[in-house]
Amino acid sequence: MKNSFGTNLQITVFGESHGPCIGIVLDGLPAGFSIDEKQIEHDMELRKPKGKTGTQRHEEDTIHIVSGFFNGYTTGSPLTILIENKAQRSKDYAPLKYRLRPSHADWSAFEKYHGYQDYRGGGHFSGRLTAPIVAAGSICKQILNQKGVKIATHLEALYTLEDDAFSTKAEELDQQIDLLNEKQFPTLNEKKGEEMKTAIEQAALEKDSVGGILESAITHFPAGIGEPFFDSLESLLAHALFSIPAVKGVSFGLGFDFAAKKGSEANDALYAHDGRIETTSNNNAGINGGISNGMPILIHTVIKPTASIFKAQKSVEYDTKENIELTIEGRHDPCIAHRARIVVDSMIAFTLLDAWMSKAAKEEFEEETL
Ligand SMILES: Cc1cc2nc3c(=O)[nH]c(=O)nc-3n(C[C@H](O)[C@H](O)[C@H](O)COP(=O)(O)O)c2cc1C
Ligand SMILES: C=C(O[C@@H]1CC(C(=O)O)=C[C@@H](OP(=O)(O)O)[C@H]1O)C(=O)O
Repeated sequence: MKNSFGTNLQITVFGESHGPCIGIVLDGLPAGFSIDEKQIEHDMELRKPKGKTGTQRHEEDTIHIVSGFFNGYTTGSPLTILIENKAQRSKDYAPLKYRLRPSHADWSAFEKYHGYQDYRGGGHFSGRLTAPIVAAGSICKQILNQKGVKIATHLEALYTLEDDAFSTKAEELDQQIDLLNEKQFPTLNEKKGEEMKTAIEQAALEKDSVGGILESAITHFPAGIGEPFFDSLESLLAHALFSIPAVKGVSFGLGFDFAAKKGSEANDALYAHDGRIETTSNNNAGINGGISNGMPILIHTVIKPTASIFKAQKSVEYDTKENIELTIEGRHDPCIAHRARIVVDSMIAFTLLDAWMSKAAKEEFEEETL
């Protein structure tokens, strides 16, 4: 298994959903950054399931930072975070050892690990592993915030419902970001948020699930960060976001809608004011040639409907290769998208900080701060 990601900064995630604990090692952080543990708790809370819109497995998700952090500051050595699993109910998975849940990782895990994988609760494939990612991402986000960078994600679409759009005005966008970061259910339009919650609850009542699209905005990220080809900012961000379980699409700015545009409609016209260059539109979403240009970075992330639904489904028993009708029991999210928004923020924060810590930019980065 390859569980590490990053170049100048690195994260390694470990654990299984029904094992004793899960965790993350965040290596390569510079020393001397102040980290607010209360802010990490705040971000952890945004990932927690609430009411009927999430799984009924309720974990405390208390974080234990066991290395790399002393007297409120990063020490520069690997920062390790542990989170205990306390609310496992492994009996739900006993009948599922060989009975493959359609669209979960059960089948592909068998093909790769030949039955040695921990299948309880999805094991290492579980969305549960995103809890330590949020803790580490919160640290990265705090460091970026100290540099003036802002990050937030809203639920742009859920099933057939749509939220309002991000503002194209810089000040308004910053206000929307601040607002979203305080909201448990991440819509810009309160009424649309209520309709989306109802749609999730309705899907749950129907023993079904729904998916959605998350849109992230990053403002005040400096121009000139990234690489032209394989480590382009888009490549790194897409790599990071596709690592989140249930993510099935990532696009930047106008994304797939570029296809139906002419160059004259798609190009972002440049203008200069007060010695700064900006663009009148932002279809390229702040990245050209793999390198940031200083405009807001805008990313769409598609989250599929939760695989584990309670309706009867056609499947196969892996060991006997018998066709079966599968009905599962247990606790599952009727929608993942709203819970995943803070996971998306976290992976973005890690990736942008990693890119910013590249050799060329690192000296400048540290000089400014320390
Ligand atoms: C926060 C979060 C919660 C999730 N909850 C569930 C769940 O309750 N049930 C489920 O089947 N999948 C859930 N998933 C998704 C699965 O872990 C994922 O679909 C599975 O590992 C297969 O990976 P893939 O969908 O990327 O192919 C969740 C994912 C995230 C990020
Ligand atoms: C525990 C979490 O979500 C879990 C993610 C998940 C999956 O298959 O991804 C399946 C469920 O696990 P279990 O069957 O053990 O309840 C969810 O509850 C969490 O997000 O913290």
